[in-house]
Amino acid sequence: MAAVSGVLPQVPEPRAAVFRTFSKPRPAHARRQAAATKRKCQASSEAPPAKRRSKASFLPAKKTAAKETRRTLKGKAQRTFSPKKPSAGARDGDQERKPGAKTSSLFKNNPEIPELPRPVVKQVQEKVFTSDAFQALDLHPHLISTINTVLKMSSMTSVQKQSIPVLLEGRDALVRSQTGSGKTLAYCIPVVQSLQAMQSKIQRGDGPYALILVPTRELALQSFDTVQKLLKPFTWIVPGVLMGGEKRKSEKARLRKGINILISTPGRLVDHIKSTKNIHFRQIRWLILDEADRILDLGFEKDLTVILNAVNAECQERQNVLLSATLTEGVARLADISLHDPVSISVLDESHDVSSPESEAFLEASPPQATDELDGFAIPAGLEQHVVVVPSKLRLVCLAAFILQKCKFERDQKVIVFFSSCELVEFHYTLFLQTLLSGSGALAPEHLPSTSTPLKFLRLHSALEQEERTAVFQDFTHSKTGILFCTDIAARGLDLPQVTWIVQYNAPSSPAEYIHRIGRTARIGCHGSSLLVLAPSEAEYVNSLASHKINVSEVKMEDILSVLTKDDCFKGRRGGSQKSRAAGPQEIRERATVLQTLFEDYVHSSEETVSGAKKALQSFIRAYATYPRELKHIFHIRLLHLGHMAKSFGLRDAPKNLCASAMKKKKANLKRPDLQRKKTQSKQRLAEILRSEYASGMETGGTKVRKQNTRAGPASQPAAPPAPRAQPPPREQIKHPPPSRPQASRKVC
Ligand SMILES: Nc1ncnc2c1ncn2[C@@H]1O[C@H](COP(=O)(O)OP(=O)(O)OP(=O)(O)O)[C@@H](O)[C@H]1O
Repeated sequence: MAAVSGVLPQVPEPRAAVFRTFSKPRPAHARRQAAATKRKCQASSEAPPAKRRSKASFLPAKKTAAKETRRTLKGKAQRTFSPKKPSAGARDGDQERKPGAKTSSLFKNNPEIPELPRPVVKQVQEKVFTSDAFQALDLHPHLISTINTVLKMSSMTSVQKQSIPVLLEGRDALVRSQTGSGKTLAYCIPVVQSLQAMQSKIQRGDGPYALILVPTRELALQSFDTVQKLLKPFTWIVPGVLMGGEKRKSEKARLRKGINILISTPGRLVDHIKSTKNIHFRQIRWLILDEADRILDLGFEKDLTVILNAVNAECQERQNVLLSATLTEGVARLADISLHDPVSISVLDESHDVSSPESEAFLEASPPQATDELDGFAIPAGLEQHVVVVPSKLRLVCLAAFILQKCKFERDQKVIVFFSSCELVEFHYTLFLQTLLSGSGALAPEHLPSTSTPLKFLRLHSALEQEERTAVFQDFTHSKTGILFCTDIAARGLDLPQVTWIVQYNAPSSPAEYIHRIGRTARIGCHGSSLLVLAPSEAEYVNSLASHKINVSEVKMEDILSVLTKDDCFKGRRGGSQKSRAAGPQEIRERATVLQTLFEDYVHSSEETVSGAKKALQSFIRAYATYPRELKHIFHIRLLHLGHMAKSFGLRDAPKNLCASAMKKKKANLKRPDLQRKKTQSKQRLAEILRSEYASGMETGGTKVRKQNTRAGPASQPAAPPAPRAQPPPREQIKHPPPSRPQASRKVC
């Protein structure tokens, strides 16, 4: 199980003080800038002569492009890292140039956009709803009426139909079903039903009976909200959430009063275990790990070890439930060693039994028994996935054009854009706010896009104050429209209603993360779309996705950029508009250049903004260096063209020494065996804890383990864990089902 944490290298989200990096330009400055931009709008076109205007001219001439591709993609790619020889007035220290500087060509010297592979992919899909009502379950009538009237739900989803009876029987379970299929209620309903039915009525002061661990604070709040609603008729059971951000003192006070269903992020719970005297786990009946694979991925192993130690020390008999939309090898192994005679619930299994021919048409032929990541993950049926290949220089304008198209020229669009770090979120958020948003003060209103629908930008990442995080989460949840820039903290579990588009501006580092990110749309049978932005050198990623049964269809960058012709704010020097003449590739190029100029002018408007852009670029490079080994042939920093990347941060030149410092840092880490050792040790500790959870006190079983499992270490050292990636000991050696639990045969595991 510990191996999972190695699969997804973490992009650190340092709490850099990036938020103050961009200050609003003063009005006088803004006026000067506006005037400069006006000049540029009239004079910055890099249009080739009219004769050369053709569709093909939209992209660079093939010869140049091929040369460039060779230079950046082949062996000598390393050279692309060295910053460009500074031209006069364009040295590193000279980055802050006056607005009005000419924007270098966006459309020349780009690598050729390769033909995208078109692998034949048969996606895995699940049936979301069943026709069975909650009344069919043996639940307290008040619980059923709460589900019907408060939650306004009548029929069960497939995962609920399969999981609730199993959990009510008292079994451990590993639950996998697609994103947005109702897993939260699949565990919350049995927890509430079982606790309200306890013979000796639960007292608040008893402390936690159920412990629900989730990876992020927003998810903790969301799950708490669901539990709270379900508990309406059972007022004597008290739910509570611990999630950091709140004052520890007030959390302590709430713990002291008593919380019966405790929802927490691992880190905060560990905090309390270590520092709060009043926390105990004597009554624990349920341990739920929602987004179980993520809890391990995020480097929570250490925290989980502390939590399991604390819980095991006070209580051995409980139900354990692991849930995730992505059953990775790691989670399956965790299930193997931590669950007690578990039932493996996969909605896909049931889908195979569905007799309706139309639903069968969607189904994957092979059963989902294998548990490694090469298996396909289910994708919601209403989700359309797209990919666009964009040369690095054009990334920024392409993202802006996409956002304008969706949120300005279409109605009721809610878009989430994923980035790989806090700095990237903060940089793009501030940049777009200052340049695209009316009244931001960055430009005089006459030079801003005439918004037909007001743009609303929000951002969410781990370096924000909790108050702001919660406010943003609530705001986006209740908004009908808006653009949320975020890191992967929003990728898991969040149920944000009516999200129409997911944009992955930086490709995710694993297919599982891809699935969770796109899973923020098309939830519970709804429709939604996603767009993955790739560089030409990353086109191969489409095949990588296909090997996990993920199918993406291509959209052309030109089609995205063409929206700029709808907005006269981006008119080029000849001032054409869609009214006066048809928008051709040339006009699109001109307008894209005007937009890029707007960005560059803002970035170069002060030292502070230049430095913010450089930091963001550096953060991008750092994140890029952390793709896992199996994706390194696609995402390798050697394949990046620094000068072109700089452009996508509004920088006119490649800053010096950026890559060198990023590489140095990486090398330094590689040279530190103590870091590697620490990582291995924490993985081993977790394996040990999970095993001892069931091995301790089981004389016969325990002896059997020691005899049969030589890998587990000599009999005199029962606690010694195998190496993290080693196979877990055979289940019967570590399992000791309590007599009260039914011994029905396992479904799949
Ligand atoms: N039986 C049901 N009928 C109608 N809506 C439901 C039902 N069960 C859950 N939902 C709704 O479906 C949405 C998704 O549920 P939930 O967040 O539990 O999905 P999930 O499977 O946990 O997703 P993820 O894998 O992304 O965490 C929520 O808005 C929830 O209220």
